[in-house]
Amino acid sequence: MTLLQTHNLNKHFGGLHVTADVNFSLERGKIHCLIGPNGAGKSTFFRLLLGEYPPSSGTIVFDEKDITRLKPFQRINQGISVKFQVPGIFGALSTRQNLQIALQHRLDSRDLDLEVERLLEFLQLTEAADQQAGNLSHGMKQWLEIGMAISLKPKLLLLDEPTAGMSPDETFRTGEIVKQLNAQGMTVLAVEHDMAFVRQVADRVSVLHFGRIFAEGTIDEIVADERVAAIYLGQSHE
Ligand SMILES: Nc1ncnc2c1ncn2[C@@H]1O[C@H](COP(=O)(O)OP(=O)(O)OP(=O)(O)O)[C@@H](O)[C@H]1O
Repeated sequence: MTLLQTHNLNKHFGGLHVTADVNFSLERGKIHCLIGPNGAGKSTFFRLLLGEYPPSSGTIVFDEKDITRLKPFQRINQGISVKFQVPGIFGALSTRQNLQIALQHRLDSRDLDLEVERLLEFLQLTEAADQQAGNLSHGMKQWLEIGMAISLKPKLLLLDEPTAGMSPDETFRTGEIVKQLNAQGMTVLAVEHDMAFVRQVADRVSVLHFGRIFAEGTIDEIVADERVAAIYLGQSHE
């Protein structure tokens, strides 16, 4: 069943056609990765989904509702959450306090304490619970940010290059976190350049090129597609 669908979605910036007739479909319960060369329009597509940009034309349907005209906070209320590349954590507060702030919108004190401890363990951050978040390693900051993004129990988690700047070990650990969230029922859409991560997690992959969906399939189908290889020529991705 489809959770998110765009119909002929377009975004122009002056004469520049950055999102071009995108008909994208995301199945409920799946992990879907969006890849494409630099400047392909991946970030713009994300911003359209989040309501940060109004589309020039076309519609976005989420969970059977037309959300095209909803504001970002209204989309969050519908069950969409996002983790951006630049962490939005509070660096002066501890890891635990960051999670408390994120969770206090949904839970009251006893449930909140239990959920904070559960999340710390899930993210393997228990030992860093009382450390200042600003002093955490790059990977730990990203995992804390994922913890904050899932605090509202979204139906759809959007991840913008979740492994950027990570070591291979951190990347693998991030993939495991994403797979565990998915096993708990969360649908995930990730923009990602790291093909090891894409191979580790993705049920389905879409390739954007010049704002259009250029190819779609499993990771094996995408890697075997000579047209996809051609648009990446000169860039090392696997
Ligand atoms: N607000 C804007 N105004 C004008 N042009 C924009 C704007 N945002 C993006 N663009 C242009 O749209 C194109 C696609 O940009 P976008 O950031 O969506 O690509 P991307 O696939 O996310 O790239 P990257 O992988 O490098 O992050 C680029 O040519 C960019 O310069």
